[in-house]
Amino acid sequence: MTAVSFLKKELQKIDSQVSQKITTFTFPDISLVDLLPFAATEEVFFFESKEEDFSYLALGKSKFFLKSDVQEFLDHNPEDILVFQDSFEENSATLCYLPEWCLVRRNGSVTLRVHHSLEYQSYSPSNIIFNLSIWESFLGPWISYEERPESDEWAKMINDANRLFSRSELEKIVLHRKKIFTYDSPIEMTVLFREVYEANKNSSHFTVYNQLNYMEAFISLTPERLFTLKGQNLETVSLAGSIARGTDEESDRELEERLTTSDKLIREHNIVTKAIEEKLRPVLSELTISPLITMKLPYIQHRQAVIKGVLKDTTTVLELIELLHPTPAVGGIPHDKAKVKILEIEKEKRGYYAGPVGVLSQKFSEIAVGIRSALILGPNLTVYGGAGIVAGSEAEEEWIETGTKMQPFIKVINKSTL
Ligand SMILES: C=C(O[C@@H]1C=C(C(=O)O)C=C[C@H]1O)C(=O)O
Repeated sequence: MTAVSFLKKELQKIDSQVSQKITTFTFPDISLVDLLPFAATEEVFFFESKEEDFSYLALGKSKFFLKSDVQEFLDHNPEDILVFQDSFEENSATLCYLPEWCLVRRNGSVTLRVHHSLEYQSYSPSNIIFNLSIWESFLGPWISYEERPESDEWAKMINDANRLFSRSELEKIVLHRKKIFTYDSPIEMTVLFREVYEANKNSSHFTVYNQLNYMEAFISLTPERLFTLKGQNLETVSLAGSIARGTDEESDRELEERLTTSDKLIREHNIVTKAIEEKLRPVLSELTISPLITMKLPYIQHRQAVIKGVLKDTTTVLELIELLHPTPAVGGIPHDKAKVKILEIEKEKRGYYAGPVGVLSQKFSEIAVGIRSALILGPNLTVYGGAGIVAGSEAEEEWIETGTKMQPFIKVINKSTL
């Protein structure tokens, strides 16, 4: 039996019981991502953490939160999990809400929690989860494609950055570029997402699908976490410095050797570790930093260190997001100057690319960094790739690296039909 038909049968049994304000049901194990194409609400948020064996599917919105009201809600509602997403530019598109229908998969069992709101009041669980008017899913080949910036403009951007380094205005800046694909009709968003998900099962530590409305969705298959907070135990990573994977074991090991010994890559990574350590030291006790770990993804390898500690209880989870984001893994150093220069050089706001995204609750919060990401807007699909630039970075090398970082999406797009 598929997850969908199983859940449908179970939900039909309990439909009549859904009358209280909050209702909780537990089911045996099912894959939440299999339910996505059947979601009948306009807003859909999916978050999966391989670090924690945790997946979360939120349908509809029950209540919106201002940042200032989040902590009080979490303090008083230990069972609820809020959706959180912010743009790279803080506070310009903060999204924080309690979903109406919330499925959580943890340790092999799935729990559904329902908070009724006016919008979906008359829906029964089997109606909200199963949109039965599903048609044959199809995405044709794209009809046009644009590089933004083109490679010569990218070279100028890297030049601009190098000028800032030589004047000692900046030590590091992360710059990104985009590929924009246009289709002849609006993209079937959950179909595209599931293809990308299936094709990249081993490529991400966190997977995000945020359908903001019927025309717009953000997808991220990110290896980078801003933090995981379990009780007061905090874990984060310093992730920076990248190199390709080899075509065989020997070449892969040679590349890893370069990743661990290159002065430029060591510098790029150390800047991030030091900045995170400086930010966290005042709010953590028992801070530890692991030795260097190579993070090997199927398409790229990175330098990584794991940073742990115990958060003092004077800091709230939202203060932690504000404190850490953006780390110089996606921003730069000095922090404030880099933020200004990023917008000056990139010319457009980043929006959700490289912004914090995840879930918040009293006992467990996990926020990822929205890189290795794409945005669907009607018939347009924008894929993002960024790279840390330091003195000595070369435009062509960084062009190739940013292209490699888009691979998880490009390999699916180039299959032409879904
Ligand atoms: C900015 C991105 O990735 C970040 C930059 C890296 C680098 O410069 O080596 C490595 C990992 C990420 O922290 C991206 O993928 O868009």
